[in-house]
Amino acid sequence: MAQTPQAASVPDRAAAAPARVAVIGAGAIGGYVAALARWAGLDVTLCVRSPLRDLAVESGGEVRAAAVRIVTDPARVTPVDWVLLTTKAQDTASAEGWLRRLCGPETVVAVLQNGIDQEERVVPLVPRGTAVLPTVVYISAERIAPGRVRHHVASELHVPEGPLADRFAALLAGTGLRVHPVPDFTTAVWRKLFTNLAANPLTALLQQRIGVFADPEMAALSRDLLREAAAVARAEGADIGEADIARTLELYAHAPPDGGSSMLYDRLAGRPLEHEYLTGAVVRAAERHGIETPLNRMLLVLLRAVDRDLRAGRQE
Ligand SMILES: NC(=O)C1=CN([C@@H]2O[C@H](COP(=O)(O)OP(=O)(O)OC[C@H]3O[C@@H](n4cnc5c(N)ncnc54)[C@H](OP(=O)(O)O)[C@@H]3O)[C@@H](O)[C@H]2O)C=CC1
Ligand SMILES: CC(C)(CO)C(=O)C(=O)O
Repeated sequence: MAQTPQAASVPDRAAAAPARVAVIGAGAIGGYVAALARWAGLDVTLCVRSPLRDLAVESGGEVRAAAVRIVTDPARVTPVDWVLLTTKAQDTASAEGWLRRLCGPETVVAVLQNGIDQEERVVPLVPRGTAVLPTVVYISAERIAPGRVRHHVASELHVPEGPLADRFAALLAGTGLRVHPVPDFTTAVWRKLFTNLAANPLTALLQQRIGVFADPEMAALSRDLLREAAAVARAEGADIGEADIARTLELYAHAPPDGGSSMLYDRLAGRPLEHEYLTGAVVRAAERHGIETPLNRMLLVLLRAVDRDLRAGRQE
């Protein structure tokens, strides 16, 4: 059947339509990623728990607003092409209402969270068959006020290689976020966890910024914590060794000293901590393999005590 010029133009318009992206969580990572995606011309909806007026990101001393659509009620959203889940790991289940409304047959859910088991956490919360892409986040960013994010350094996402990784890279091309497909995702996820295992607990417990790792004794303590965890990582199938420990210590030494960690920011703001998904994940895996992790176990006990206090404070 011959197409009218009008009908023929419909597919062209559809092809030109920007991808629809929903970002769940308007914190440091969600706010930063949503802003970059919007500035690159994507159709971005920010799905928030706490009401928000607007979004702006500070980077290199400059502040720029991002005109994203902000929604507080899952009933007001419909399926999108991509969902970027950026809540803390402990809040994943609370995002189920958003996930159920945002996922259609073509939707891909990228889980931008620290820790391990990103995919396993989300699969039970989305319609059966929904594609889920676990995503390792190399970004250092801080929520400095509601809807205000300070970007400290780095803009990289590591994902398991394959067709979903290629689609994700194509989606984010032009945003400034670099997507790296990796062949061995187990190693990638543990390598990233390594960057968190000393920095997050120690900055949060001490309430000090990354500059604290310039102290040789703090660096030595970090090395011991990471050596314990390396044995666990290897037992879990990750190809982790002394070179990864050295790389992590280098990262701490060269990070902007006024940067922090997502766990430090939570402690300073009186929010619950993500410790069960970082140090807790190592301690639980160690138990499964019969490996002793006394230093990580001690940190976990201390973090649990701080977290209890923070949760009690929020209920007062
Ligand atoms: N910050 C960083 O530099 C880095 C963080 N990461 C990881 O990225 C993930 C996100 O961290 P980060 O951005 O720092 O965390 P934030 O605490 O800054 O942001 C999390 C956001 O999720 C929101 N949220 C929680 N539950 C829901 C829900 N049910 N519906 C909608 N929104 C919800 C929170 O809302 P509310 O405003 O109400 O608290 C908050 O805005 C974590 O796993 C973290 O470890 C990884 C690399 C670096
Ligand atoms: C510390 C950092 C930026 C990675 O090194 C991080 O992942 C976090 O803040 O949770």
